[in-house]
Amino acid sequence: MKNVINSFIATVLEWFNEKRRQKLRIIEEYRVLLEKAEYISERINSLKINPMYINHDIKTRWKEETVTLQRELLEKLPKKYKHTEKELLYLRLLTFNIENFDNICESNNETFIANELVEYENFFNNIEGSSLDIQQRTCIVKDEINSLVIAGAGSGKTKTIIGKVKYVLSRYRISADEILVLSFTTATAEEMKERLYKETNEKIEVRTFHSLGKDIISKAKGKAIAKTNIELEKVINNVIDDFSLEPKFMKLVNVYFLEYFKEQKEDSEFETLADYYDYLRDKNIKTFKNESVKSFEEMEIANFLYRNNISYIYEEKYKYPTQNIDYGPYRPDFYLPDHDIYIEHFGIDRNGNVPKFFSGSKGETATEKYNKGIMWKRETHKERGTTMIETYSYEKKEGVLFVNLQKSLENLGVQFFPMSDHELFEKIKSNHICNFVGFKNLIGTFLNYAKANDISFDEIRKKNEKHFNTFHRARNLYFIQIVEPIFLKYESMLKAENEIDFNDMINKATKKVKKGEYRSPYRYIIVDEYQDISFARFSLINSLKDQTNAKLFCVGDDWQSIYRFTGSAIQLFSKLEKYVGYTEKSYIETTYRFNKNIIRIGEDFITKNPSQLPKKLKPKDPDDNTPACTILPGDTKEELQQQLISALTKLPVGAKVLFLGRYLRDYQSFVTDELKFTPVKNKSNNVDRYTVTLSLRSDLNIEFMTIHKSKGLESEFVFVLNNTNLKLGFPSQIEDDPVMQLLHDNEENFEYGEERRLFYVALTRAKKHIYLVADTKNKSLFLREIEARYKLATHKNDTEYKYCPVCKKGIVTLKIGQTVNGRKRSNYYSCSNIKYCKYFIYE
Ligand SMILES: Nc1ncnc2c1ncn2[C@@H]1O[C@H](COP(=O)(O)OP(=O)(O)OP(=O)(O)O)[C@@H](O)[C@H]1O
Repeated sequence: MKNVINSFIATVLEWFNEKRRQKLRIIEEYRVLLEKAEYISERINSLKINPMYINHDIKTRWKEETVTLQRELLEKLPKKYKHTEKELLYLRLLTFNIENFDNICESNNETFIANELVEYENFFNNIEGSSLDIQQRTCIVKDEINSLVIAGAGSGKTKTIIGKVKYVLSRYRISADEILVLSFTTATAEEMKERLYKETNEKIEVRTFHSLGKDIISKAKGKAIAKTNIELEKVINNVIDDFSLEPKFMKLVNVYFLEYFKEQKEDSEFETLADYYDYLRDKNIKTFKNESVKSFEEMEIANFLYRNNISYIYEEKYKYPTQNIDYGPYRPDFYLPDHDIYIEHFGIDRNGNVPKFFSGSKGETATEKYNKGIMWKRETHKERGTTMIETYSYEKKEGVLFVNLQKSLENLGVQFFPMSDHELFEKIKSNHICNFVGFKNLIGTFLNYAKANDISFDEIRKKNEKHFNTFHRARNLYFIQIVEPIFLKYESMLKAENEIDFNDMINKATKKVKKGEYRSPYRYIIVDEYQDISFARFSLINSLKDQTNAKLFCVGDDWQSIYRFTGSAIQLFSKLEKYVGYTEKSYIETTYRFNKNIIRIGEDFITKNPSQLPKKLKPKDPDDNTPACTILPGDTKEELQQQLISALTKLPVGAKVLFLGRYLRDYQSFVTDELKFTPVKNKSNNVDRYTVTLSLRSDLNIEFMTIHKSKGLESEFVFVLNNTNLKLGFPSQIEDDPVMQLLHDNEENFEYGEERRLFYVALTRAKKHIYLVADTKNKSLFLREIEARYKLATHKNDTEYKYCPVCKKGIVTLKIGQTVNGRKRSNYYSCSNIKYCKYFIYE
């Protein structure tokens, strides 16, 4: 019994002891949390004395730690716990810090920046012999994980990068081989490397993306890799020749050219008949026999007859006269002379309706008018005993146009002798109307772009399946089926030779980094000309960045992004944080190149496109008010040459001059006995610029190149030679083939956006003055815009260039009133579109 009692007492005591131990443990754990609260609060407090840059990662981590701690403190608060005064203070501080976290970090960073600017004042006073401005300094000292410096033209991007490298080397004791600087061309990389060495005495790793990629692959493989000499263009030619006897390939090419060669819009995409005619004129629809026809459907009918060896005459005059005061001679669409048959193609749907943009007249709707025409044609043929076969637009839409036409013709005894696929294929290749060379170029551009952006054929096909337009979906599919085997062949050739091309250098390197086959040494990755970044290049940077949590510092000017056609994706600039997380944006906006008048012209011009990021460029010297721009007008080639020469002769002694072309051929019409252009070959033995000599002024230092080539350069005087409204004018009116939309991630929806940026690059190469050479007979859209905005005198009476307020298409021109019976009539303005538009107003 006694034992039982003892054992009971022991158990109870043990229970009480355990309870006490538990309570002590809870108190102990809580005190640990309180100590943590003290540490965390002190960490924040200490920033007041010793501020550091709290980057986004630190900020997020600290905030999470603090919030979690507060939650744990609440959960683990022991019953009846009596806090000391000190503990209560830290608890209050914890709450305060959570509530004010963002503000605390922000003001800490502001203090940090201000301190750094003071401490490193002398340092920044001498970067390459001159002093950095406040915006340049500020963006350098922000030690964020991801930084984007949005820069203006001539704002010293290179100098800022040099300042950044020098600063991190000195401030954070980073060693030179932990910094990577990326530049877009070998020339700019070499220049940057030299300037960095001069400034820091360190051999900084400055590379182009390709050379970096090649190096990564070589290091990962443990041996040097070879860049291929196999040229994609040659492979395309060879493969097409090899496949020339493959029935499947020939058929694909034939159908592509016969039915999908030119992109066609749906009727519903046109507002007015004028838009439709503009479009047809622009597309310049021609048949295999080089006849200009009035619609795509007519073209297809003509080509159908042609490939079936049925001879036809397009719009031959009807053999009986039908002309009267209201109507001219009747010309049916097609006449088959061997069979005395006419074919009329009617643009109506199953209900007899015409497209909505057709216009009616004299109280009739367009459909009524059109159907009346059909009735007249039917009656005319009936009365004269001639045979007319009718075809309709709806048959084309229903896919039965040619089946029906063939049936109708065969019923009338017409025999078909179709060309073989091979014969047709050979005709397509040799017929200049088909522009087979252009087609092969398109294949090259497409494959190169796809590879440069690491886009697989699976992705391309998937994107095409989602295309809303049936015609384009089918057209794209034919194109994909033609180019994929060419691509596979090219890739297998590279594999067989164990070689890589330029695109592989980047794509394969990214894979090596991602797989961990290459270890990155870099803690800072600095990218120059970041506005030209493509997805493939970006993936390479990002994979390197992920390996070592490297800091990214990108400098660029979205107003100067001009490489979209090779795959640069501006969203990687404008929406960088979507891809890398929080990004600290800074601006450098003082331009050291030109004055406020050039700033104004450039800014007004570029910001017309609302998707360009806003920034406010400032001149170094606010009082410099020298005029920015002169237009050199001429009606003829000779006048333009004289204008150019006369402007050159007025330039100061030894002036540095840049002639810029939209295309390399733009200089050709300016070659005279006095003005000579001498080609200069680059390292790859191609001519990409010309030195220019003016016999009267041999002191002038003149060069000609394309604007693309002039990127990053500057000159005292800039002459833009091509300001003409032509297909190969400026803006260039050559449109991308719609198949390229399968590769572009997002379409730019501002017309001529890329051309506008190119023009901006041209304007901003000038340090002192811009000259725009203007063919007054055919002025470009950009020229007219600048001329109108700044009221720049162009030529004779041509200064007040104004679109017609009525039709919005023609130009209002001043007409001199005639003198009739000795009395002069008043001058008046009328619209140049006088055939359609009746706008008229007295002067
Ligand atoms: N803080 C500065 N003080 C004085 N001159 C400067 C400063 N920063 C840059 N510069 C000078 O301004 C000129 C333009 O700089 P730079 O060519 O690097 O501009 P950029 O930003 O690359 O221009 P762009 O993008 O138009 O090619 C250079 O001559 C450069 O030395």
